[in-house]
Amino acid sequence: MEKQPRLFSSEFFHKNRQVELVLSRGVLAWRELDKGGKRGSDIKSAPETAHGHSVQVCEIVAVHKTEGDGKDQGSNRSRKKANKHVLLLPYAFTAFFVRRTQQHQWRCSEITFHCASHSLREQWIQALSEQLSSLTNRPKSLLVYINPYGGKRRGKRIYEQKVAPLFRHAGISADVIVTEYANHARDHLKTEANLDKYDGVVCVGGDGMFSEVLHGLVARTQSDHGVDQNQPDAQLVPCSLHIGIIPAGSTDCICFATIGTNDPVTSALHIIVGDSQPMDVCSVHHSDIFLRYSVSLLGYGFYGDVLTDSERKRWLGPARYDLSGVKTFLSHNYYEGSVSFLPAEDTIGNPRDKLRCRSGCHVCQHKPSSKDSEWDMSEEKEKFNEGGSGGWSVIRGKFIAINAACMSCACPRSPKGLSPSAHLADGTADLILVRKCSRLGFFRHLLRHTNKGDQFDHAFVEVHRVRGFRFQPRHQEPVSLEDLSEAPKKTRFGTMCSAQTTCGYGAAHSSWNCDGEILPHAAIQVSVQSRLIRLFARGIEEPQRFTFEDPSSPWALEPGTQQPAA
Ligand SMILES: Nc1ncnc2c1ncn2[C@@H]1O[C@H](COP(=O)(O)OP(=O)(O)OP(=O)(O)O)[C@@H](O)[C@H]1O
Ligand SMILES: CCCCCCCCCCCCC/C=C/[C@@H](O)[C@H](CO)NC(=O)CCCCC
Ligand SMILES: [Ca+2]
Repeated sequence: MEKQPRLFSSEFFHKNRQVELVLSRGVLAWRELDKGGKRGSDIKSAPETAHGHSVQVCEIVAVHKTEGDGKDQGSNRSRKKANKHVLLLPYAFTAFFVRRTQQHQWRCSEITFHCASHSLREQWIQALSEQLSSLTNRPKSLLVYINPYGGKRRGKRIYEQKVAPLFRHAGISADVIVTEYANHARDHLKTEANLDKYDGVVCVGGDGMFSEVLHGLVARTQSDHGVDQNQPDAQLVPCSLHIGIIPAGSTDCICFATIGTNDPVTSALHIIVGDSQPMDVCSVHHSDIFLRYSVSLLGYGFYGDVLTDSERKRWLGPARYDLSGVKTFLSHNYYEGSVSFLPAEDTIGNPRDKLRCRSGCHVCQHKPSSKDSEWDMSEEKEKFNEGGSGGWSVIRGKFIAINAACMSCACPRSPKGLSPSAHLADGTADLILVRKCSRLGFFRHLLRHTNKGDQFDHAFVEVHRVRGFRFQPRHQEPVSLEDLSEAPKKTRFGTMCSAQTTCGYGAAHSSWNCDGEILPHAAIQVSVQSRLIRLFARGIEEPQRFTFEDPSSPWALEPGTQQPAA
């Protein structure tokens, strides 16, 4: 049977003012009392409740004993007053807790409470510590990989200065590995790491570093369970360890789309409180060979070409994407091929419904009917893997971009993302087809990724919510006689498409950008693996609203409250 949380109420001092402190129903709350012991004005630092301030115990980072002179600061006069209090109130404890600031950023705030009684202080520390240790989702031991070369090469400094002190504060132990070469983290996780020791794996770097940890952890989990990743229809086993991302990369799209910001302190706090966000992962195969996993962008054409070009400019750091973006935009290539996809039926969302995936998302929590939920073992999936067409739609054409997004792909470049209504954990991906169009049209489409416009509201763009898809580039397809008249022509400048009037030159084939890595094959088969991994995140939070008559207010519980003996 679950233990009822004890109700505590005591009087303490905070910054020379008398406060009433209450612990009940997983909430620590305090309010100022005036000189006669009545309720007075508020103290700033934690969210206001009806008549004071409160913090949920699950958002308390740590509770420590403090010297009587505590952290109180202020003018000379108030310091003198404080010193007087130290003599009278020599016992104090400090609670460190999560405070929300602007744009989804979290900070670690602290508040110190003083009292005259040693045993009262001990009882409070014990009560709070007990509640904190009952939070079993919190990690105690982490394996941390730092990419010293990601983004602006600040990964090591970010970890040492901003993250490690918070982990120490929260009593989390961390084994740190600074990577020495690309794929170091992936290979260590795959074969060497003793994962039984850890509650989670943390990567310090960008999307590429996250991808290493994802591949290492998923591969390890499958090999531990005897699952062959090369089988496109294999039922993959979800990873048991959570992954944390401390952003220190160039795009940080996975961190941004799961937390709402790419701020290292915010990410560290989400790890400390043990948040959990399941995430869909796309598995990508070519024939029966496993290529890679993707959680953010799978992009052929435009984003593949941006990446190919940007890899030659790595020395430029994050600016490489801007330069390659402009260059790729100007070359305005398009590619021919056929896309087959299995529409996700029986989902409660669609890519244009403007329902954003947010913390506690009801679209992600929706249980699909047996038809959809059994897709993983279904005949359709078998047909898909055998190249069949039951329930499948096929679109042939000339495309500037073919993009699949398992999640919104929101990032600082595009705060609403590539597919603003895509969901982190609904078992689907949004497939975006941008057909051949004018330069101006494509420019407008791109621009709408950065403003309030709807990037799908163009005649040349279509978007489908899918459970899987295949792509076959035209130059690898069997060509019919009619098609021959439209086949790309070779010129001394490269391959030239016959219909150039609006588009200029079209190369024969592009590459796939798979979460920032170039895939070696153009013909691929993609299947969405629902909720394969979990991150230390909670999805993007909506701004909090406080109601004055909140029934969960700790101040509404006064009758049952215990007074710990002083
Ligand atoms: N020690 C290392 N030396 C060289 N490369 C490394 C090392 N450690 C990791 N890598 C590789 O560096 C690549 C880029 O890393 P990371 O993702 O951290 O930064 P980024 O590319 O700047 O950011 P983003 O992926 O967000 O665009 C990754 O693909 C990773 O495999
Ligand atoms: C006229 C203004 C036009 C501005 C257009 C902005 C459109 C931005 C959409 C951003 C989509 C990012 C998707 C995320 C992809 C990551 O997995 C990958 C690895 O970090 N990043 C890139 O490939 C880097 C891709 C960079 C693309 C520019
Ligand atoms: Ca999804």
